[in-house]
Amino acid sequence: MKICCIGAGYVGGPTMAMIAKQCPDIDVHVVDLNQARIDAWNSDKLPIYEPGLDEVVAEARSRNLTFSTRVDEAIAAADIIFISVNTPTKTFGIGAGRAANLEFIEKCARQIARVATGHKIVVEKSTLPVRTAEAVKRILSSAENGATFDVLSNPEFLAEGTAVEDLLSPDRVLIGGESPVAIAALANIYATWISRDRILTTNLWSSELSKLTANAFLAQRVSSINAISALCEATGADVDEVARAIGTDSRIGPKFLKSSVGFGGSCFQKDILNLVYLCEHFGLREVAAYWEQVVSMNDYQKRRFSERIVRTMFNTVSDKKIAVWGFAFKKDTNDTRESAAMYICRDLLRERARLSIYDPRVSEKQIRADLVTACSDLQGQICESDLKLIETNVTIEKDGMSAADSSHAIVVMTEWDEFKEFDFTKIYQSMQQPAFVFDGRNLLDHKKLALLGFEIHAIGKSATV
Ligand SMILES: NC(=O)C1=CN([C@@H]2O[C@H](COP(=O)(O)OP(=O)(O)OC[C@H]3O[C@@H](n4cnc5c(N)ncnc54)[C@H](O)[C@@H]3O)[C@@H](O)[C@H]2O)C=CC1
Ligand SMILES: O=C(O)[C@H]1O[C@H](OP(=O)(O)OP(=O)(O)OC[C@H]2O[C@@H](n3ccc(=O)[nH]c3=O)[C@H](O)[C@@H]2O)[C@H](O)[C@@H](O)[C@@H]1O
Repeated sequence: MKICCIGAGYVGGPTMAMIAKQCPDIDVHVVDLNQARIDAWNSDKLPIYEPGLDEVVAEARSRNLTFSTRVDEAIAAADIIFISVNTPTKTFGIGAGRAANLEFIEKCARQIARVATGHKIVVEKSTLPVRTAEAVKRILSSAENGATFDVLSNPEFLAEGTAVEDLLSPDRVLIGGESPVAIAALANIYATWISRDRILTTNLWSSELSKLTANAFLAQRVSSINAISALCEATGADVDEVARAIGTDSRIGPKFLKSSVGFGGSCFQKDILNLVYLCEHFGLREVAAYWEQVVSMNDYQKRRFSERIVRTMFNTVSDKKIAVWGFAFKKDTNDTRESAAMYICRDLLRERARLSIYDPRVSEKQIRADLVTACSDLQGQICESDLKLIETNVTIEKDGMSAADSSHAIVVMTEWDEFKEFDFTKIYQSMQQPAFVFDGRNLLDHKKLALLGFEIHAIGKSATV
C-alpha cells in the first residue's frame, strides 16, 4: 500500500511520520510545494519542534517515509491521498476575516483529478467547513483519466507540543464517509496501533462538523475561565482556586481550565470564525453570535493584559525596558501563529516600550516577522511608525536572564518550564526598582517572588507585593 500526503506542515509531517513508524509495510510519501520545508524534513533540523518527533522521523525516514516536492508523482503512485494543506481565514473578498480560504484545498483536488488514474481514496485531513467534501467530490468527478474516488473526512485532533503523544494514543480517530470499504481501508491503518473502540465512524458531514465543534468547545472553556479571571481580579477571588473548585466536579472536569493571557495557535480563532460564518450563511444569527463571543472574550483578555501592564507601571512604559519571556503560542512548540505574545508586544511597542524578547525555540526572524503581522491590517499593510518601532525598540535575546537584565518588568507570555528554574535573586538584583512581573500564564511561584521583592501581577489574582 502507498500513501501520499499533500502538505508537510504541523499536521502532515507528524501524522504521516507516525503512520510510517507504525506501519513499516506502507510507503508514505509527504509532498509540499515549499522546497525549504521539504529540505528541512530531510535534514537533522526538522522544520517544526515537537518533543519526541526527531526520533519518530529518523526511524521511519530511513525506511518507508519520504519527503519531496514531487506532488504529481506521489499522487499518481498512491492508493490513499491525504490532503493536509493549510486552510487559513480569508483575508479578502466575501467572508474576509471569517470564512476559511479553501483555495489550497481546491487546488489539491484539481491536481488529483488531473494526475490520478485507477481508484483512489482521498482523505480530508485539513480542518474544513461542513460540506466541503461535496465540492471536493464534484471536482474529482471531472477527472481526465477515468479515475474514480472515495472521499473521506478524517480530521486531526493532535495538539502542538504533544503531537507525538496524541498521535500515539489519541482519545479517538474520526472517520466520516459513505463507502464502507474506503472507511475500512483507512480504519485498518489506524488499527495497527489504536484500539478499534477508539476509531469512530460517522457520515461525512458529522465528521467535518465535529472538528470545528471540538475546537469551538475547547476554546470556549478557555474563554469561560478567562472571563471569570477578570471577575477574580475585581473581587479578590483567585482564578486557579476557582478552576480547581469547579474542575473537581466530574461533570465539568479539570482540563482546559487554565486561565491565561488568551488562547493562541493557528486553529482556535480560525475555526470558530469559520463556524460563525457557516452559521450566518445558514441564517442562524443567534448561534453565530454565541460562538463569536468566544473570540471577542479572547481579544478582551489580551487587551486587558496590555492595559494592566501600562496602568500598573504608573501609566507609562515609554522608553522602559520590558523583558518578554516566551513568544510561542504555548510551550513545547516553535509555532507562533496567533500567539497572544505578538499582540501584547504590539500594544507595548505602540506605548513606546523597549522590548527584550526571549523564546527558547522561536528564531529572531520569526519574531520580527510576527510583529510585522501583528501591526498590519487584514490586507497586510503596515504603517511606517510601527515598522520603525519594530526595528528600533525590539531586541531578541539568547537567554531569559539577559532579557531581564536592567529591565523595569518581566512579562511571561509562554509557560516554558525553564522559566521556573531561573535564578530570581540574581534577576531581581539586575532589574530596575520596583521590579514588576506580569505573569500571563500563572507559571511562576508568586509567593517566593514576592519574598524576594518583586511586585507580581498575575491573571485572575490580586497583586502580590
Ligand atoms: N497545526 C495543528 O496543530 C493542527 C492543524 N489542523 C488543520 O490541518 C491543516 C493543516 O494545518 P498545518 O499543518 O498547521 O498547516 P501548515 O501551514 O503548517 O502546513 C500546510 C502545508 O501545506 C502546503 N501546501 C499548501 N498548498 C499546497 C499544494 N497545493 N500542494 C502542496 N503543498 C501545499 C504548504 O506549503 C504548507 O507547508 C489545517 O486545516 C489546520 O486547520 C488540524 C489539527 C491540528
Ligand atoms: O485543530 C487544531 O489545530 C488543534 O487545536 C488545539 O490544539 P493546539 O492549538 O495545538 O493547542 P492547545 O493545547 O489546544 O492550546 C491552544 C491555546 O489555548 C491555550 N490554553 C489551553 C488550555 C488552557 O487551559 N488554557 C489556555 O490558555 C494554550 O496556551 C494555547 O495558546 C486542540 O487542542 C487540538 O485538539 C486541535 O487538533
